[in-house]
Amino acid sequence: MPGSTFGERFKMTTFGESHGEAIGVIIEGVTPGLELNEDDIQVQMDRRKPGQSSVTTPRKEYDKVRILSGVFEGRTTGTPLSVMLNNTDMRPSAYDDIKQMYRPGHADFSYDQKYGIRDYRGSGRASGRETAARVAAGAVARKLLERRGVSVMAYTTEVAGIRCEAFHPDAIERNPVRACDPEAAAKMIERIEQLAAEGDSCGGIVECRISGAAAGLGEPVFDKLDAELAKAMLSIGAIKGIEFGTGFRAASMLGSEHNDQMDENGFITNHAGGVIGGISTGADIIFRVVVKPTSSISKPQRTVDTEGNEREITTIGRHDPCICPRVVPVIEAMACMVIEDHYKRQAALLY
Ligand SMILES: Cc1cc2nc3c(=O)[nH]c(=O)nc-3n(C[C@H](O)[C@H](O)[C@H](O)COP(=O)(O)O)c2cc1C
Ligand SMILES: C=C(O[C@@H]1CC(C(=O)O)=C[C@@H](OP(=O)(O)O)[C@H]1O)C(=O)O
Repeated sequence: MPGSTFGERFKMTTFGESHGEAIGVIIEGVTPGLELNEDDIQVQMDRRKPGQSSVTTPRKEYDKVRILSGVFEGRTTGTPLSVMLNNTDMRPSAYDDIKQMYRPGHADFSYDQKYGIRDYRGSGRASGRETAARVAAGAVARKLLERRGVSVMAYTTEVAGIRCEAFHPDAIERNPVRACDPEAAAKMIERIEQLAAEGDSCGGIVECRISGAAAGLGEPVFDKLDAELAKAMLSIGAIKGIEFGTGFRAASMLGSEHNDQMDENGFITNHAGGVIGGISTGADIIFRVVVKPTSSISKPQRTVDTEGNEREITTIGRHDPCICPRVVPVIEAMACMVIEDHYKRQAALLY
């Protein structure tokens, strides 16, 4: 079918640096005819943007959405859709004193090794700021998924060893850590504030639940759905691991316990987390990711400078004392894009 976008994959790439002029995204494979305006994307940007609470970086970015292409008279055209977000609150001088030093845990040393040149202004491309552009693309994928009856929801389940004991979906967007248990959220906030005052940071766990996805999504054997979700999640800065369903607990379970048995209503349990053999089963797809503690901290640490001399470093500036709250919308965005992409691949397979 020449000229048709039928079967085209949902793809995106981002551009921009934390202290450059702007960041943005180019998305390909957007189904034509979808009603889309800047507000549809802005809603998701507003969930991720910095400077909204005591547990996030105070940097104030509004992440105002500008659609540059791919939408005509309020509908997507099927051509590359691009979104730009201007940076407005840059403060590169915060990095002047440490521009010749490598921050432990951040990408300064490894970027220098790879490129031999580094935008030292706030980690450049390795900055969490890059994820704003992903959220814009995720908002488009989410709209396409809504038409398919798929919903994607992530939430914090653990911060600094404090775990959620209850699950209250309505509380998630109302507490600044986006925890699913408001009682645990209060303790998490107190702990993050305390650590930030001490010049330290902490990590945690974020869970994601995809509901309503059809059975049959996933491309074995190399592009299994769980493998694709894992790659998408691990491509987000600070995400260090992922488990599906019962995850690592499977190691101590018996086959008779872990197998998801079936009856006439479908699966009785969901230990697999909704994916078996790399293909969705129709059950909720559930995974958890580990978020590492923010690397830029103001406690003195040992490092070296670009000449290899031993130095002591303290990172001043505006940093997230815990990345969990702001990574929640990013995880949802990446999950939306993977699922939408696999719907398109499944359609191409059956065509
Ligand atoms: C939403 C978001 C916000 C982040 N905020 C910060 C921050 O304020 N300071 C910092 O040092 N790292 C922050 N990071 C983490 C860095 O991007 C990440 O640690 C860095 O790229 C290197 O880690 P990696 O090895 O996991 O990629 C953030 C990441 C995300 C996704
Ligand atoms: C600006 C954002 O987060 C930034 C992510 C980040 C990092 O090192 O990842 C460092 C901080 O920014 P700066 O470059 O000013 O030091 C955060 O504020 C954002 O997410 O929009």
